[in-house]
Amino acid sequence: MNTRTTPPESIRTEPATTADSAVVTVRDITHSYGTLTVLDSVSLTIGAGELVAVVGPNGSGKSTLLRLLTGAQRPTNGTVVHGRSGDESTDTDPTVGYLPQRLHPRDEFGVRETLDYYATLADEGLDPEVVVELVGLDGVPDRRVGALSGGMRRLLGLGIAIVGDPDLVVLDEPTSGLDRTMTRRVFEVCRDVADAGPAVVLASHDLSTVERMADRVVFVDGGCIRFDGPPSAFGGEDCSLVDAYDDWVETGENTTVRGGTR
Ligand SMILES: Nc1ncnc2c1ncn2[C@@H]1O[C@H](COP(=O)(O)OP(=O)(O)OP(=O)(O)O)[C@@H](O)[C@H]1O
Repeated sequence: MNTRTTPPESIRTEPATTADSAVVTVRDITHSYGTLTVLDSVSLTIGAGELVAVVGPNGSGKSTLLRLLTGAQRPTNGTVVHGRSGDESTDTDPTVGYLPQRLHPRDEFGVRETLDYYATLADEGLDPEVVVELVGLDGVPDRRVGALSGGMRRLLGLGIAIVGDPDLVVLDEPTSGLDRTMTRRVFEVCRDVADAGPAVVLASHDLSTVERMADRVVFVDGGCIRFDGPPSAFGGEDCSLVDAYDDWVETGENTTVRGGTR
């Protein structure tokens, strides 16, 4: 966790997510690795149909937060509840699609074959043929995974995360290693997925694309959520997300926005 000499400033706009639309609710979680506290009293609710970008410096805890959202990793303290009411008693088996930063599908399988395999793991999933096209790998459906470029592997990872038609899609830096066209493509796919109902949460360092495509930005720094709201509110009217972010990370405070709830 970063150490700061000034108290952390945080800004939250009114959450659009209601308990009824909640897909996942994070309540006051703290997470430590040994003596290192990475997240400290973090709360968050994510609703159906939202495209949420988690941003923050390297090592700020984005991947940790994402793993906690999937339910695969348990927080040291606090709760993560899946389901529409955010009620622990209704925390049924969530359907979550997850793309970790490093994914290792079998090299000897083909692209389409890999998606076929992951589709069989879900009760009801999307047609792998459609997913191949959706992620832009329809030109290479039979290419062996071992022969894919780094960018193509990320697209396949995106396909694996969505082929089970989950309620919550969690993607850890899905655009790293992709060129601008493919980056846009990935965000467009995420937009389409979210518009169809599921919540999509992704970590990204591509702030300009986040600004254009995301409904909501969650800025994690110093163990806390420092900002949670629409991208347009991050820098205010006259400042881009990129500039406001750089300023905030450098100075430890948001000097461009003076609204919201602190
Ligand atoms: N399994 C682990 N055991 C010990 N420390 C860990 C573990 N996973 C993460 N950390 C530490 O927790 C901190 C946050 O890591 P995390 O990967 O969540 O950050 P991040 O914001 O996703 O970083 P990046 O942008 O570089 O991917 C780092 O200091 C990291 O070294």
